[in-house]
Amino acid sequence: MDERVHPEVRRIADEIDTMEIRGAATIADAVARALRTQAQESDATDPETFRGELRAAARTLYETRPTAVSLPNALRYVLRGMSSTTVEGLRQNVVDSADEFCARLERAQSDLGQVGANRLRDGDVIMTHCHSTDALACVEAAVEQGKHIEAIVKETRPRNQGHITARELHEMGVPVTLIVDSAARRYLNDVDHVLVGADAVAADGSVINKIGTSGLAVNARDRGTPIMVAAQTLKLHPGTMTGHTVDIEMRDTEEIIDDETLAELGNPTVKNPAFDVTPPRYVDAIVTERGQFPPESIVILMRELFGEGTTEPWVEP
Ligand SMILES: O=P(O)(O)OC[C@H]1O[C@H](OP(=O)(O)O)[C@H](O)[C@@H]1O
Repeated sequence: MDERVHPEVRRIADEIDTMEIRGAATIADAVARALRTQAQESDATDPETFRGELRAAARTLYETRPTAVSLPNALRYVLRGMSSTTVEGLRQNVVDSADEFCARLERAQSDLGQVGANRLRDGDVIMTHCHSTDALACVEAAVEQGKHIEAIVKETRPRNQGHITARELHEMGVPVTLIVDSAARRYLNDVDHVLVGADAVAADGSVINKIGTSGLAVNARDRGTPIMVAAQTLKLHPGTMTGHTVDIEMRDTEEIIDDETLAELGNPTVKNPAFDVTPPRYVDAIVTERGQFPPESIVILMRELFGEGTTEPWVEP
């Protein structure tokens, strides 16, 4: 444990690790605020010590969950603003960047919601997987435009994030039908759009999202149901432009089965990948705050936003 990391930052890292804080955009918001706290509470007396503390805090946050690229993108955004030569100046740099980041995040989600809502027609039925604030922003904007939307919500084993989606849609006044994951194909005939979020989008237009998304997309394509991915540009993975792949998080088997039941079954191997990769040919549109894109052209937006590459501000120079 790095003693330089503020206890509040450690608490946030723990909560991301255990998924009390979850969802790609919410994680990004939490890590930006954590860096702000680290900066505000620092008693470093020289700029190098201050920079070292912020790097250590960023590394602690970075090491929690590997797939949602919004996390490193948030850390980069906040830390790249550290240009001052004094501790007070650096502190202000971090506070300003974190505030700017959180405000942009909120704005991006509501702009994205307007774009996504334009794809939804009055009377449409959507099918959702997991819980995505970006995806729900599209539904909320459509409802605000006066459209009647209904939803078929997959429960999303093993953590049942579909329950959160069901509750939030209900609060928006959207009638919800909750189904087990394996019933999705059965109900695709009743659906006008599959609407999901993303944890990362790769340069080739592949969408990395909650495990089960790729099977849903293949089934939807088979039925001719359009698949819409709501992903603000914070979900674009810059490393994939230079050949890196996205690391798929493997979570604890206890999320699926307890030790006693496992023993009764003869201790089979259990695998619990949190995410899968949906190839671009199964995705109709990626909806961002900069408009909607066919997955194959998302790389053009990535080049514009990230240029030639990115830095890793949590690594010691
Ligand atoms: O950023 P927003 O759209 O809220 O969420 C994006 C994605 O984050 C979630 O992952 P987890 O539940 O944290 O593993 C889901 O996969 C969801 O689609």
